[in-house]
Amino acid sequence: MAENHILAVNELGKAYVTNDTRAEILDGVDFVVDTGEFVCVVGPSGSGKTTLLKCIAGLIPPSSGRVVFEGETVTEPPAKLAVIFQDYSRSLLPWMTVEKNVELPLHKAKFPKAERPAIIAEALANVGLAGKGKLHPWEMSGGMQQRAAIARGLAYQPDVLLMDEPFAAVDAQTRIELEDLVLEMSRRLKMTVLFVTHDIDEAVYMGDRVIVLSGAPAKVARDIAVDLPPERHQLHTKNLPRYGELRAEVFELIQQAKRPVTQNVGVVRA
Ligand SMILES: Nc1ncnc2c1ncn2[C@@H]1O[C@H](COP(=O)(O)OP(=O)(O)OP(=O)(O)O)[C@@H](O)[C@H]1O
Repeated sequence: MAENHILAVNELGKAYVTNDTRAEILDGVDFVVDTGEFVCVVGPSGSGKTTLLKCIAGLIPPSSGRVVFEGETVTEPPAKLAVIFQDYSRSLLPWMTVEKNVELPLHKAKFPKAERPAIIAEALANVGLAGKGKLHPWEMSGGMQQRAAIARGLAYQPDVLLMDEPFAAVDAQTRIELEDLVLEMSRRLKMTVLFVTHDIDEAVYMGDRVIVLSGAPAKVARDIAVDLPPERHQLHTKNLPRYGELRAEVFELIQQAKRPVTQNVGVVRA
């Protein structure tokens, strides 16, 4: 039952209406996330991943179905749910130091002032930015800025962290470091994470499960349990034969999702 899960997405539908044109983006998306799980969502570009995440975060209303977070139907952004977007350069305020940026949600959530410095220091230390709190975002590299955005998301101790292609804007080396940082933190802090990415390798490498979205309008094409050893390693894990099989399975599903609907129907009939 939905109440046993920290997050339940029930038959979620979303359509955008612009100039009398109705575009169905999501249609009956249905899955649950248990406490402590790391769940990745993948799908082709434009399949509705960000739309799904915005509905889950209470930033936009669904057209049908519902999202249940900690037993309550989501109608506005829940206090115990944090979102980290791809574009750190727009999510951090450039005129504020990093520690002031991290403090913002604490201020909003009315954390006592006396407790904030310790919480901010811990959040920055968690992402490898100890002692960097006095810098402004523009004095930091892209990877450091995204670490700061993650620290801000973590500082107010959300129960669920939603991440929308958080590493899409950083270079490949930084991306690998951030993947391992987020994995390590999610284990250590026992966080529940829903991680949206278009990168198949990233999804299989990081997830306990990978949810693959079908093409428009999107549904869950497959919900795959990633039966790899829980401790992930950029080289060892990716060299496992099972990793290759999972990767191929997700790749095939995404290729299928990219085909026009008529072609997909053809595939089903064949
Ligand atoms: N506010 C909006 N109004 C109208 N259409 C929108 C709006 N937001 C998104 N769309 C459309 O909905 C579809 C899905 O967009 P969305 O950003 O959710 O997909 P995505 O899978 O996250 O894409 P990408 O992988 O490229 O980031 C796209 O066709 C997009 O143009």
